[in-house]
Amino acid sequence: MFVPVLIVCITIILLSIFCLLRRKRQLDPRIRLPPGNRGFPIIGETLAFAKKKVEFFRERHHQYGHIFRTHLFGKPMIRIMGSENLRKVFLGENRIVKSSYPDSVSKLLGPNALTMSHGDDHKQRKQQLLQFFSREFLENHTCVFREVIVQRLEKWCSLPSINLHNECRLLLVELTARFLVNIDLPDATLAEIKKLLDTISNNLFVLPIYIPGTGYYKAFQAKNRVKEIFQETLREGFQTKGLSSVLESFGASFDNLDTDNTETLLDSIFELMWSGSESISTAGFTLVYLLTKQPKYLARLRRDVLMEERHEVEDECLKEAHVKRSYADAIVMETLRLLPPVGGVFREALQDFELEGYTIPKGWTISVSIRETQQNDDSMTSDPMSFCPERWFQKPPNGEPIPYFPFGGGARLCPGNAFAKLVLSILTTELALRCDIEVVKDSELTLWPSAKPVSDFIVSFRHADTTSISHRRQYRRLSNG
Ligand code: HEM
Repeated sequence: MFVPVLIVCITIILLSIFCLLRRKRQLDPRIRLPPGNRGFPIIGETLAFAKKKVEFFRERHHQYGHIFRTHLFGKPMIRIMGSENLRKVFLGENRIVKSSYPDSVSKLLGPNALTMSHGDDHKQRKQQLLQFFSREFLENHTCVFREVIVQRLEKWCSLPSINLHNECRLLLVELTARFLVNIDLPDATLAEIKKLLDTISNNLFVLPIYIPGTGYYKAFQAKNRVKEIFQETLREGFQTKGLSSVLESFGASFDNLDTDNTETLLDSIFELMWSGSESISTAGFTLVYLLTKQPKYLARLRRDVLMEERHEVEDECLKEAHVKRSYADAIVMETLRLLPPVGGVFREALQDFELEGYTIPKGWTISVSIRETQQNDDSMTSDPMSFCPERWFQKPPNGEPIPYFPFGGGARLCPGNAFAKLVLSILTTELALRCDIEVVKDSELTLWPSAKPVSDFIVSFRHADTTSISHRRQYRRLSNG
């Protein structure tokens, strides 16, 4: 009897001291916390967030401005938006902030993940990886990527209709796997990997309780199966093709493939496979989704490519702007701006620092909003919430660059960004050249945890009729002599 009472008393005393210290700190005139609400004890505003998701952030940014405080997932949190604030936080990695993810994510990715490494270890590993993600490597593989994309588009055209979200995920899982391990995976294996990655994505922000039946358990099982598939595939691949470049970049050799290093290696491949295919397949889906809503942009790109008018821009104001950007690039950028696949990232403050005059206290979680930053800005000529690739050829009215952070920034800048941009640009161009798309069954989008249709979004792909444009092009060539 005595011991439990003693434990309760000690807990109450410790909690009171903790609350007093925090209160004292909050009353410190040098500390100016951002506006916001702590919500209920312990759970904070987690219930309101679970109900409203993306809307929770939108509402509060509307109410409080660029910076507000809340309490989510058991931790005090500050949510920030605005280009200047994002730049300061991204460039302050290892100095004022460090990358920090909820327990379920960090445990799933494991200690071997690049995302979970810090300081010099992170720097060294990232440099090693970036050698593999080089421009030369990408250029050498462009034909393979195009071939995979064209084959899929042809397949989609041959079917009466497709579920766009599923098919885009399959295509981009295939491309990411090709990129990483340079091995042809059979359709059944790709479908299994896609399903496993879906399980992981659906169980990412959950309580980290490893008991059969929990989401966390399911995600871990799925991760282990993905690693198993890659282990088998790599072993077969070694025998036929030799070592893939990504494995070389991780320092793997034939000798150490079956040693303890294999685990580390497979963890790294899993991390790249998961973070890569998750974001890029979301981007691929939203890109095609947005184009189905505004077919005029696909038609404009088709004309652009077929007439070889890529850099000839009729609009007077566009002539002054950087017209070297292709229209396909503008479509990709506009997709990643309006619906960034990674809506936000997390950091932990390593010291007290200031943003817009508010104190960001040491130890607090910072939720960095990429989505709201890119969707709300008066530097844009047309409505920031509309899909308008043309904006990338226009001069922003206040001379400020359009807010654009889909790949993060600073030391944590996404290493897969060049690969992602290349693949999305090929997909956009081939789509314009080859296909007409018709929506068979429409659906709204949900943005949490990533952009996907609320119900099945079914479309029908048909071979595009490009004859009239081709005739115009031939005529133009003839008349130009
Ligand atoms: C459109 C596609 C993609 C988007 C929008 C995207 C977005 C991002 C963002 C915002 C970050 C920064 C995270 C942070 O600051 O905490 C990041 C990091 C990362 N991304 Fe991507 N990504 C994409 C594609 C890829 C691909 C294809 C790969 C690999 C094949 C990849 C691998 C990674 C890795 C390993 C990191 C962690 C980097 C580090 O901690 O230094 N991503 N990505």
